[in-house]
Amino acid sequence: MSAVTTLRIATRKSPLALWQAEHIKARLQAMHAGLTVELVTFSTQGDKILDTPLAKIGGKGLFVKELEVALLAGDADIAVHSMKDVPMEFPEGLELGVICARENPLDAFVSNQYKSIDELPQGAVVGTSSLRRQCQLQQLRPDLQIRSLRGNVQTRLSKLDAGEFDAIILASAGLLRMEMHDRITAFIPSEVSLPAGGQGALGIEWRCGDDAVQALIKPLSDATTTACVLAERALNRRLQGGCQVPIAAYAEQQGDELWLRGLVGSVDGSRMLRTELRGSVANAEAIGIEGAEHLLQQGAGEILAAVYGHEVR
Ligand SMILES: NCc1[nH]cc(CCC(=O)O)c1CC(=O)O
Repeated sequence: MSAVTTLRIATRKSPLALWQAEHIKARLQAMHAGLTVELVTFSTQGDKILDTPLAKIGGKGLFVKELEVALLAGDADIAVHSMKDVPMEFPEGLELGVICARENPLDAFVSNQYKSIDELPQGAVVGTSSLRRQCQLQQLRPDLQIRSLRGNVQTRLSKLDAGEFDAIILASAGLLRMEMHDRITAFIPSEVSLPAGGQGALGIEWRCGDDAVQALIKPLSDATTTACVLAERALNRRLQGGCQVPIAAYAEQQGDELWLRGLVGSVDGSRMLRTELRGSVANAEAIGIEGAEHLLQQGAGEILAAVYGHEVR
């Protein structure tokens, strides 16, 4: 194991992705005197295809594939990801090394005119391309018109400011990280919009067996966030879903217990299946799988088959 003097981080070029990579770079350099950290930037499919809802282009890992190719080729040493966008399966030779402490996991209501979802007038136009956000919003307010909203956070905000929408929904974490606290009109409680698995958490991917790199990164791991996100991802994995399908999964640690809530909804909000369970933090993944089984017993397979175009067994 040779000492690493320069570490290269593969990252997307969006301002949020760059902020996240810079954040990890700063933390690593503060921890390891003499370490140089460089960013290597890439455009991914998810950044290039902007005119189609993500559920339609489907493909797992739209935002990570090019980064993984670079890791495997040795053109970079680690990739920093929003855990929400990280697929369940990793290519041979790569693994998710650590999950870092979570930022605020809630969705944010952003509007220049209205203070909350409740204040939106009948038939107001709300921008989001997330089926998870759409189904929860439509269940609460069937009158709202949901319109597709893609692009990076800045692009989405400028579409709101241009008057294309009465309000938009974004992840609070992205706005908080980029110091746009003032754009958050209201945090949407988890009872109203249950977050996506992994929302608000950063994860770091690396080459299996690269011990020198792992030794540098391991101290960034956060035990509570790791347990919560493992439970959320286990639920998603059992349902074969990620952040591009109408599935939510959110876990909180309370003492030695994990409290996991999950839901699967039809896109129009007419059906909403929910589960809620508690268990030992040590059994995080088992809790997630059990939550998924509860949802399947209630008929989640049927709802998801309509979205995926194939059956979920
Ligand atoms: N799907 C894009 C994406 N991936 C991660 C975040 C936000 C940051 C996070 O969840 O860590 C966003 C933007 C959004 O949903 O508004």
